[in-house]
Amino acid sequence: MQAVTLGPAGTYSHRAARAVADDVAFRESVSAIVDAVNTGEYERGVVPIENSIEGSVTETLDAIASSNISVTREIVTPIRHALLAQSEEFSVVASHSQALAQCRTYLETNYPEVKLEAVASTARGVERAREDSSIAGIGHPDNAGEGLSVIAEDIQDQSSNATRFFVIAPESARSDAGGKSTVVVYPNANYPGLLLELLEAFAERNINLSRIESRPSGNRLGDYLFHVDFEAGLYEERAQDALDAVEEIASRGWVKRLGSYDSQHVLY
Ligand SMILES: O=C(O)C(=O)Cc1ccccc1
Repeated sequence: MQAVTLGPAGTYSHRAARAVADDVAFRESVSAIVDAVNTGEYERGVVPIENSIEGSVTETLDAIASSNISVTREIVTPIRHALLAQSEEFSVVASHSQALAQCRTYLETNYPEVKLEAVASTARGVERAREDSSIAGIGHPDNAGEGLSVIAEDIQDQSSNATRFFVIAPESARSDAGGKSTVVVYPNANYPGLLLELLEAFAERNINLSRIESRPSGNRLGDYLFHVDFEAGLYEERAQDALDAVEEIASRGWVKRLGSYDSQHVLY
């Protein structure tokens, strides 16, 4: 199976994608990956969804909420960042915004003078460092070589750093099977207790929520949609009942059932 993920080759997303596909293609933004799966150009996509230090990848949440894709698996991988450069003499660090944020304290402490530059991915930053000796990249240490050395390893601000990826697929691949599910809820309403009602729909049926994230709807200030992950499969009656209740609460808006899936931990 072919999958599309964040490129160029050597990103953390690429490493996660190898767990689902032998053949991996690349795009340089999450929205472009979601588009390429939404249109059926690729059967699978792999996108970063949240990180244990930096939190949500909001570009991914927003792209998913405005598409019709399904989620077929989650992959969790540890992230260990290395600083990669031609030599210690660099004045710019170029990397993915999440990687720069995950190493913020390290960079401020050790390189207070360097300029940080956000680029499309960690591998794009590494490529810039390979072309230009005044630039360092942050990425997986396997990206060293061909003129690039590992200047420092394990530079993330917390030693425990993990990222969760979603494997996405066209709508036709949506599954009700699996131990976890994800839905996006847009209530298009605002009254006291709305969120409490949403949470009660799950609590009353003994369904554990593993995450709830609000994102602006984009329609008006103070109007939100909610990304909800819960520990039950959509094949289960309690999950169907909970979502019936949620549909009622969101009767002025919409509910997207992205699907049920299992979790896989990938070490590398
Ligand atoms: O840029 C990458 O390598 C990505 O796959 C995004 C990312 C960045 C930092 C940590 C995890 C994923």
